[in-house]
Amino acid sequence: EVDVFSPQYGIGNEELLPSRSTSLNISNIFYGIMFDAGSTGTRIHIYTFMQKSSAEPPHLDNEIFESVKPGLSAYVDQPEQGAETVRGLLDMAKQTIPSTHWSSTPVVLKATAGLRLLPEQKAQALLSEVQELFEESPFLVPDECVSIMNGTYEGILAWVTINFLTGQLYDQNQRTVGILDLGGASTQITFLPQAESTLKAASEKYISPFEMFNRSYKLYTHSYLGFGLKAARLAILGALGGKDESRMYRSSCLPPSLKAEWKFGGINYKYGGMAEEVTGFQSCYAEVLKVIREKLDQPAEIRSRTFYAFSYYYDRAVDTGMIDGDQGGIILVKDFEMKANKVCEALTETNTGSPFLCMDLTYITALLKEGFGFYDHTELQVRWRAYSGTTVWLFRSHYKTGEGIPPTPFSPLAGSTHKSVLVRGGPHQGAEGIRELPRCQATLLSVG
Ligand SMILES: Nc1ccn([C@@H]2O[C@H](COP(=O)(O)OP(=O)(O)O)[C@@H](O)[C@H]2O)c(=O)n1
Ligand SMILES: [Ca+2]
Repeated sequence: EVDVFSPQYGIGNEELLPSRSTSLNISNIFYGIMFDAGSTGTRIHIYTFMQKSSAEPPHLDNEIFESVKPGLSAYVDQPEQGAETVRGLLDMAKQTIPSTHWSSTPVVLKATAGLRLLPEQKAQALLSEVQELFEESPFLVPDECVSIMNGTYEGILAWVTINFLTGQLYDQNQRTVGILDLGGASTQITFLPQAESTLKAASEKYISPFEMFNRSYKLYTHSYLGFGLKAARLAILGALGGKDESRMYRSSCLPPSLKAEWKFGGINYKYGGMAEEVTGFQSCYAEVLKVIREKLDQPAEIRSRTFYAFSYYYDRAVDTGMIDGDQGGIILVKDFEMKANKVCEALTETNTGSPFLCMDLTYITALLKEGFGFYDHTELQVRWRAYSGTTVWLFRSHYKTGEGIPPTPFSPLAGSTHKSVLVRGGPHQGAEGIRELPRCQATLLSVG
């Protein structure tokens, strides 16, 4: 597997993040620590914000990123050990942030689908350990800031981020784009419906009304738990939820001679291929369809809208040379199918070193076509190395007005190519960032 987190996501990537200015009063600098506890890894983002004058909103000055694998959910029965992985990352924050600022630096951890899939008690045990660790640390731990983020919120945040990055949020003629995020354990589709019929046809659960920067939005966002790439592998193998570690799970999407083990969510799975005659794209696609068919919503409008696809869509497209890792590119749904076909048909001859590649590409193809209902010729923008480091900060009232920050609701990084944004809303502003935020005071959320 390609480790997407290194080295390009290394510490203090100066080029990506030109550090600005030096001769500033230290009181104009503040920090924030955010953990993204994903199903495949835990990541820390350490932010430095700078406010040049009280007349200006703060700017993001620097970001430090690091990650560890596996994710917290791998420590389902060893919550202390899980928290230890977080400690390692938190120590990095201590080395980076001056001790004078520790007690005013909020630390937040938001978990996604890996923890959503665990029995509630086990997920809570992991979060409690992390909460304890944070409380023992010198940093500020706002209430309810160590928690599982729900899938709806995850989808909204990704949408806000991408549309900020593509300039749509502050464009007069707003033409927002939809997003497709394929994580390890869940997948999200989010877009802003233009057709009234889309809103009418959709179940209310998937329509999220909110206000942001004095505009009202009604997003369609649907998160599918268990439909992330890694969870889908288990579903395809018929092993999802299976606890029998001695059983051998087989699939026509795997090399016939393969016999291997794979650990996910703390469980060890044995898996392997089938006879050569039944290996290949046709039979693999049929297998994959069983886990997808009639399981997903198909809003008709998506076929005429632009979507940005990232995370594993991006990773697999780069792995197979469909797009350039730096530039990204446009991929047609049928390109994924052609690539899947090619990789799966070669399963019996070559050992690609990546036994799941055929299954992954076939799953992506089926998810797009049969799951969401995209056309073969639908174009997807697969631009970013996911959008690591792209973070939306939603400040509630932590940095209160009256403490030198003016009521400017929105502060993109003027003149910077950096892909982050600080969104703040003071308590006196009726409509801060996004309504119905979890009651975590300085809500700082990465949507990666
Ligand atoms: N900062 C981040 C975080 C995750 N990712 C991508 O997210 C995918 C893994 O998803 P995940 O571990 O967050 O799983 P979920 O909990 O979102 O289902 C991989 O494709 C990573 O490359 C990223 O590109 N940048
Ligand atoms: Ca994720």
